[in-house]
Amino acid sequence: MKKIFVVGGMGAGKSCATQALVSQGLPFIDLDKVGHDVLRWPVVKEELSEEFGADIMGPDGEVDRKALAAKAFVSASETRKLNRITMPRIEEAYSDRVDELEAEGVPAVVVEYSVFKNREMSLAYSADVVLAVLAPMETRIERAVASGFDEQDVRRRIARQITDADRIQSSDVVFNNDDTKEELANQVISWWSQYKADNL
Ligand SMILES: CC(C)(COP(=O)(O)OP(=O)(O)OC[C@H]1O[C@@H](n2cnc3c(N)ncnc32)[C@H](O)[C@@H]1O)[C@@H](O)C(=O)NCCC(=O)NCCS
Ligand SMILES: Nc1ncnc2c1ncn2[C@@H]1O[C@H](COP(=O)(O)OP(=O)(O)OP(=O)(O)O)[C@@H](O)[C@H]1O
Repeated sequence: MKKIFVVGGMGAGKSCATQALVSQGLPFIDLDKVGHDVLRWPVVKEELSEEFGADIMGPDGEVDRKALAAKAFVSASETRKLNRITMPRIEEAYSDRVDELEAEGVPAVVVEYSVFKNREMSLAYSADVVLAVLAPMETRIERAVASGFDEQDVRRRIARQITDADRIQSSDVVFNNDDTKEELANQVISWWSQYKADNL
């Protein structure tokens, strides 16, 4: 099963690129969503509240994501603490899902991976192809803010992520999302038609 990774910084347009591939019938794994699922694991809740304080928990007994983000992105060392707790669990849940899809016999899966660092580390080692979605920094910030995030929070998260120069170096294909969403979708679908013809 081919694993097609979609990477890009916050607000770049990964979800839009992924949806274009889903529209072509591909199954997908959204690792941000997997990240939300693992926050419900009791061991993760316990470790996070030990590390960041009991006030990251909401009245419903679940992690308050806004409260955790306010603490976890203030510095690189705090983000490392977050990642040390969440990433191994995200990787475990990802592997289980990949095994299920393999068993179903699907030929390819799209994996949206926002905290991609390089191809060697973590679950990205399994990528058959890495697609990078890029957009100018201020455009990304505007889009993320328009979608509901606080500007300071967005800037902090972006500061904890790799740069577009690193993404270009670690990817096989680059899509520039500096025009309309439709134009991005067209670029992605046209790439997929060629990839499918050559590889599947
Ligand atoms: C801190 C949390 C609770 C904030 O939740 P929230 O709903 O506000 O954001 P969401 O998860 O939808 O992420 C939105 C974007 O934030 C950025 N982001 C999220 N986690 C990280 C991180 N660890 N490092 C850098 N950027 C991150 C990404 O661009 C992501 O697309 C949550 O992001 C989290 O648990 N992060 C750690 C797990 C993780 O690394 N998830 C991403 C898996 S690839
Ligand atoms: N070309 C575009 N023109 C206008 N708005 C866009 C464009 N591409 C994406 N957007 C909007 O910008 C926001 C961010 O896009 P998207 O969710 O695809 O980014 P992402 O890379 O998945 O971000 P995140 O890291 O937060 O998950 C969304 O609200 C989306 O609808």
